[in-house]
Amino acid sequence: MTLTPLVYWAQRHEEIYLRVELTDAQNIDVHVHENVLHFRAQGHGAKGLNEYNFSLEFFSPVKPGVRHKSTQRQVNITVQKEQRGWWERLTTQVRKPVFLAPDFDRWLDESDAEMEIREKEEKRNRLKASRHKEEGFVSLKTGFLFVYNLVQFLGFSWIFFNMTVRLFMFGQDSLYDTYHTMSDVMFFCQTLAVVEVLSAAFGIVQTSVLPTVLQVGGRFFILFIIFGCLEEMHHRPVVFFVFYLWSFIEIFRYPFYMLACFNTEWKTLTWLRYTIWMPLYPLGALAEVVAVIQSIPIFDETQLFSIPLPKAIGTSISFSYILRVLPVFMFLGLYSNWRHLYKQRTKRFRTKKRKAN
Ligand SMILES: CCCCCCCCCCCCC[C@@H](O)CC(=O)SCCNC(=O)CCNC(=O)[C@H](O)C(C)(C)COP(=O)(O)OP(=O)(O)OC[C@H]1O[C@@H](n2cnc3c(N)ncnc32)[C@H](O)[C@@H]1OP(=O)(O)O
Repeated sequence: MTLTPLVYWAQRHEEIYLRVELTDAQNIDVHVHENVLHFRAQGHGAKGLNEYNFSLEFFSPVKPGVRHKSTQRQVNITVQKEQRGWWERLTTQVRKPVFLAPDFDRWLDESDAEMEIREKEEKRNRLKASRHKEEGFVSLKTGFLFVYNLVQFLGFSWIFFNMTVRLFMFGQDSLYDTYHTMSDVMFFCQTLAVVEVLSAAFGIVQTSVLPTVLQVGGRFFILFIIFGCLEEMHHRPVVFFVFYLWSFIEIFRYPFYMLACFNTEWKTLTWLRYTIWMPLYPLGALAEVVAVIQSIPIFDETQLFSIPLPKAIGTSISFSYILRVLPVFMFLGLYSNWRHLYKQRTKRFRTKKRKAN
């Protein structure tokens, strides 16, 4: 005797869905031949564990390929219509076979199905538009960061190579006119470095804000207040050491970022970016502290930025008091940024090692 499983059906404009009520179905054979679907499988149906089968002659032509997927409870079959359209019934027979019923879980009438298509299309369009927007933002951000890093690289390279050449050409004499020959470009590059603070603050680059603020703020103070405001500092060799140490790291750091913009790296450059700060950072901080200490008598003498006190007291608070305690904060800043850079280095090389394994 032929056993027929319960079959539920629903349609869309482009496909037919059949749900065959068979648990633990095995040896499933489903195919379409001359527009008739043939199904055969073993499983638990209304008559217990048995072999079940059925055939359905479709109302309109369908494509021969059939997809099916069985779960523990049922077998789901999807058949593609040959032509897009809405069928008035599933089979050629006017009288519906007894084992066939509408699948109300998936059932839609024609207008609902059209609405579903429209919604899907709208969703797809929205997704496409947001992806375009995102891509636009990413490429704008990448372009902006690339140009920023390139400009900084060119600026700091100009400073570094000029200072090196001048050192070879003029020897010790070159130490005394660094400010006059390099300060314009240094002011430009350091002012531009505000971009780094803003990028960190607005999440354009994934880095913490505090180390960047300490780094940029510290250099601003030295460049604009100590060197920029005191002519007496301009001819001091300390300017040479500060500028040389600042630019040394940047000729590796910025090209490293330029490559990072395109998710590329050059191993040697990565190693240099995350290693040479180790001697340069304390040396740079030391040179900055020397500059601060050297400026103290000048501020005392000129009373620049001093805060006048009421006439009755008759004196003023010299700016040099701030400078006397500043080295303590500079060493604290150095310690904090050292830890940050050390963490960045460990993270970078640890991930690299993991990737290599
Ligand atoms: C008025 C205030 C007074 C304050 C007084 C306190 C003063 C404190 C002073 C402290 C002493 C300072 C001494 C110092 O000035 C002396 C010197 O500089 S000597 C020279 C040696 N110096 C250095 O080596 C420091 C160089 N600077 C830096 O490394 C950074 O400025 C720093 C913020 C310290 C660290 O950088 P960051 O946190 O960004 O680390 P990463 O490089 O690892 O970057 C993290 C990820 O972000 C991506 N990124 C970052 N920037 C960019 C960019 N411009 N373009 C593209 N991508 C960028 C980077 O690729 C990393 O991404 P991923 O991890 O995915 O690879």
